[in-house]
Amino acid sequence: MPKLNIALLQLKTSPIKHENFTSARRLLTQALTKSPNLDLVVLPECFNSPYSIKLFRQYCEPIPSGETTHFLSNLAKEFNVNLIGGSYPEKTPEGIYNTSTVFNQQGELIAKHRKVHLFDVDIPGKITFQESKVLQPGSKSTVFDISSQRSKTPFKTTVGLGICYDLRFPELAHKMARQPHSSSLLVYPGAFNTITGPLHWELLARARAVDNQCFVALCSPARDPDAKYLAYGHSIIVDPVGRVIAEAGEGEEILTCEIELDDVNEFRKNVPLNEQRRFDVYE
Ligand SMILES: NC(=O)CCC(=O)C(=O)O
Repeated sequence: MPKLNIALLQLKTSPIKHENFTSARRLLTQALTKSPNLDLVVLPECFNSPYSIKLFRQYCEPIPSGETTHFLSNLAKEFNVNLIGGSYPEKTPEGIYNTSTVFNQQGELIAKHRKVHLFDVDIPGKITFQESKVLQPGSKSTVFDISSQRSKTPFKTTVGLGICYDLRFPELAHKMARQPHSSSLLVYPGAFNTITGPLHWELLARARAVDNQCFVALCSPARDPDAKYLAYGHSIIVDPVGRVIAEAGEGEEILTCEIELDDVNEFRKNVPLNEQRRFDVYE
């Protein structure tokens, strides 16, 4: 039975970029001590800086030549793990993107996702955030294959990748999880907040899992009570039936879990939604 061992590193971000690198390394070391067979490690959205519209310009870097991409590539290689490097602001000639990079066990950059849906909301008296003031939206869905030689049960599987607000859009998840990609796991580095987090974080993770009959993993930064943007925390992993199988609290934490990849095929076979869809009616 192929099993994927995943760790979500719910780290507390600092305004000092190098302190975030140190935290990522420290948490990854601890995660591997706790779970030596780790196949896939995930960092949160905006892991190398505070999540703030005012700061994206200050922290942005080119990918792959910037220091954060170098750091992540070396980390994946040194620890011999597949690594989803949360996200960080990417500097390009046409503007700044909120971008996630993915590295294999050799430290090679194997995928890159630019946040497609920008977090532009205005809930009066509660939260106003306008990513589009500074960021450009990505225009592609992202899936990639990972395999692991570390695992006791070697596997190859397809993973879909979104960033935070992307989670609210079922169409993107459908594209990644249905044929021809058929991802068995959807991963979203994400920084929901203390207003929308309690309302929708778990609900959306479970909804995307049930809709697509796959695992869903959301990795948040830890909550820093002194920060302007209060991250919700509660990194979470949901199975293809929609059950929460692991959930963190609010503080810095490592969430590990063993995912039975065959559960995806089994549930898709038992409840064959993919064969029963009526696109002739929906279109
Ligand atoms: N960083 C984000 O995209 C936040 C999304 C969020 O909080 C939401 O409610 O959606």
